[in-house]
This record gives sequence, structure tokens and C-alpha cells, in this order.
Amino acid sequence: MTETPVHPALWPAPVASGAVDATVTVPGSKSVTNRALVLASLAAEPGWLRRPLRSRDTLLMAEALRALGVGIEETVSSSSSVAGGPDASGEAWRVIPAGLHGPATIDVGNAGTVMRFLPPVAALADGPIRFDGDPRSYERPLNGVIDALRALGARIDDDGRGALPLTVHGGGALDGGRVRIDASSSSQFVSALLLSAPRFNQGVEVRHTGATLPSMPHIRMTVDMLRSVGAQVDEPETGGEPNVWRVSPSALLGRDLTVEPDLSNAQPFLAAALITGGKVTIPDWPERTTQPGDQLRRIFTEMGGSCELTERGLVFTGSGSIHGIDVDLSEVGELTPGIAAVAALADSPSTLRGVAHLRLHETDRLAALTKEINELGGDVTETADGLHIRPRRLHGGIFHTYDDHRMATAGSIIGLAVEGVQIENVATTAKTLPDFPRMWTDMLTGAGN
Ligand SMILES: O=C(O)C1=C[C@@H](OP(=O)(O)O)[C@@H](O)[C@H](O)C1
Ligand SMILES: C=C(OP(=O)(O)O)C(=O)O
Repeated sequence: MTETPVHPALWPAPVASGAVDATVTVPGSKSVTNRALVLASLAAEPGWLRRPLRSRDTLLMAEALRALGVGIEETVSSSSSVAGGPDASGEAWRVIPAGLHGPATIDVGNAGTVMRFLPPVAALADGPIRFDGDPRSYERPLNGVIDALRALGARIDDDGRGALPLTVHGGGALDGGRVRIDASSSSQFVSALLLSAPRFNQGVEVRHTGATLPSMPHIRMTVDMLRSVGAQVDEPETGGEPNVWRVSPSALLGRDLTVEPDLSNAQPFLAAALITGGKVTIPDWPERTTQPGDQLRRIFTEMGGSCELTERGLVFTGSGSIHGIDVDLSEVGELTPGIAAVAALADSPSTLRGVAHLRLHETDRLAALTKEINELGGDVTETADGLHIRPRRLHGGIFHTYDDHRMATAGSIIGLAVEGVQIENVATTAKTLPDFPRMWTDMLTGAGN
């Protein structure tokens, strides 16, 4: 038998020696934190974010808003130093809105939320705001936001590809009004326009014209969070016209918001319970949420586990069997890498559908998952809108991540059951879960229980 060579940039994914039994406290939601930062920055009064996610994507968002003039103070507060109940202890960010000004340069990294949500904010600022980011950010679609903002009155210089880099020449205000966009490549186009719309002179009416619209729970999250700061929103799910969202112009309240745990980042830990026939508890799992990760309760139950929402949080238990699944993931695309990893270890084939837009995520996730699982001996094929996964006996090897946090966690899931899997650049998990390697080893050793 040949040994897999060890390389310093490679993280040997730990193998589970038995059934895991752990309680894992998952940091705050990326999607909630970044929406809350934008809404608090556009509000008419200061607000608080408690238990925000501190990761590359959210720090880039905070830094960008600061560059436009917003005050964001990071504090480790105790309940006695700030107003607000028992949840007030721990990390809290105070957001102090201010006049938005350029010139400024914004680094979006490879954060979809930053590259899509901030150009509309920049259009409300005065002065030139330049947007730049990682090489991959130049390839991710932004045309829906650029074209819509132009139609609503903004001046933007770009190179005509409908992508970064670009400069928004903010005029201090934006007319707003009606706009048609095709958001089939990213729901974030819709969310981006809605989040800033209360501050547009006429608000906005966004009409989606494409054939499909991914990640509906994330659009629901946008609508819910807008309403919670006092915005008036008409939308399809509460009696409005299909594919049309309207936001009226209004002042926004500064709120005191406690961020829910990131349920999509809970995925690898739940997967560990499923794969090892163990048990994982995630404290503070919300009873009601718009986060797509809540659908893991249904999906991972169909794949062989069972779960119970208790006072201690979500208790997820594996049965020792892992079943394949035939599932449309269009609503929950960001869960695909973790589901594919579990499916590669199942007792029957899987078909994952409805996720063609994943080709435009952090990397082409359909190609990356196919290549990396197959290099470990798997049998995965790409379809027009997803993956067919036929489980095979897998072997060790290098699992490349393509700077994609969810590829790193997917490889780690496989590594639980397969000796010798090495994750290339596990540090890329810093995009949304900087502490992942420690959390993963703690889960396996039972630390933190
Ligand atoms: O609005 C959001 O917070 C997100 C929307 C989704 O984007 P797409 O609709 O581009 O998939 C999701 O995949 C991403 O991780 C976060
Ligand atoms: C698609 C994702 O991120 P982004 O916000 O950069 O689009 C993701 O986190 O899976």
C-alpha cells in the first residue's frame, strides 16, 4: 500500500473512530449578519447586532460600510453595559448610521453578499465608490444589479461584462422606481435592490423576468428583515403579484437584533452524526427561521437520520444507515456540497437537481464536486442542473477546495469515513467559519460537551 504524501498546505481530515456525540455551538448566520449590517447602516438611528458572525465575508461588509462613513464599533459586551436582556452578553456590534460619502474603495473579496448588496448603497452615497475583489469575483454575475441600478438612475463605469471591477458614481440619492431583472443566476440581485430601496426616492418595484429563481428562502429573509426594521414590502408570498416585489420609501428603525446561528454552517456537524451513526446537538436552533439550512432537518432525515427540536437545541441522530436521495435543491443551493459529500457515502444513488446556478458560486461547484469525489474513487456525473452520485468505495487523496469554504467542509465530511483524505487549503473556511478545523476536532474528541 502506498502512503499519501503529507504537505504543509494540506490538512489531514480526521477519521471518526466511532459514533460522534457532541454539542456544537455554531456562530452567527452570514446572510443575516450582512443584511443586518446594510439595514442598520441605512437606518435613521443607531442599532445593535448581537452575536454577529465574525468571518471574512462579514468583516469585508463591515469594512466597506465604514469606508462609506458608517460607524461600526465592535464590542464584547456584558448585559450590564448595554441595554437588552440576557442575550446582551457576548460579542455585539453597534452600528451608527451617517451620511454616505466617497471617494472610497471597497474590497468585496469573493462575498456574493458584499458584491451584490453594496452597489445600491453606493448609489445613495456621494462621490465615486470603486468595487474590486478576488479574481473569482470578476467572474461572478453582477449584471442584474448593474443594469437595474442604471435603469433606476445610477451612473456606473464598468468594462461592459456585467461584472466587477466597477465604479459607482454616487449622486447622494437615487430616483428608484420600476425595474425588470433576470435573477435566474442569483437571488442576491433581488435582495440587493430591495435592501436599499426604502432609501430610494420612489422606493422600488422589482419584476423578475427569468424562467427560474434560486434561493427563495434568502429572498424571504430579505423581506422579513426589511419588515422588522419598519419597511413596507409587497411580495408574491403574501398576496402580491408573482415575481414582483415592491418596497415603499420610508425611514428605517435602528433595531437590537440577535443573529441566529448559521444553519448552513451547522451542516457538516449534522452530517457527522448521520455518517457515524452518532448524535450532534446544535444549541439555539431557531423554531422559526427563513434560513435555508432549516431544510436540513427534512433532507438529512430522508437520508437516514432523525431529529428533534428540544430546549437544548436541535438534536440530530444518525441511524448508522445513509440513504441516497432524489431532491430539488434550487431553494437551498448552498447546501449542495455537503449533501453531495453525504450522498457519496450512501447505500444507494442520489440525484441532486435545480442547481445549475452553482456553476457561478465561489467556484463551479458542480465541476469541483464531480472532479474531487471522482479522484477519491467516486462515480459522480454532472447533469444540466445538478449531479448524479453513485456511491463507490472511496480511497484517500488530496481534496482540492478551489478557495471554496463549502468544498473544504464537504471534503472533511468524506474524510470522516475515508482514511487519508487531505484537504488542500482548509483555511478557506474563514469565508464564513474561521474556526472550522478546531470545531471539527473538538466535535470528534467530545470537547465542549
Ligand atoms: O442572499 C444570501 O445571503 C445568499 C443567497 C444565495 O445566493 P444565490 O441565490 O446566488 O445562490 C446563497 O447561495 C448564498 O450563500 C447567500
Ligand atoms: C454561495 C455562497 O456565498 P456567496 O454569499 O458568496 O454567494 C455560499 O456561502 O455558499
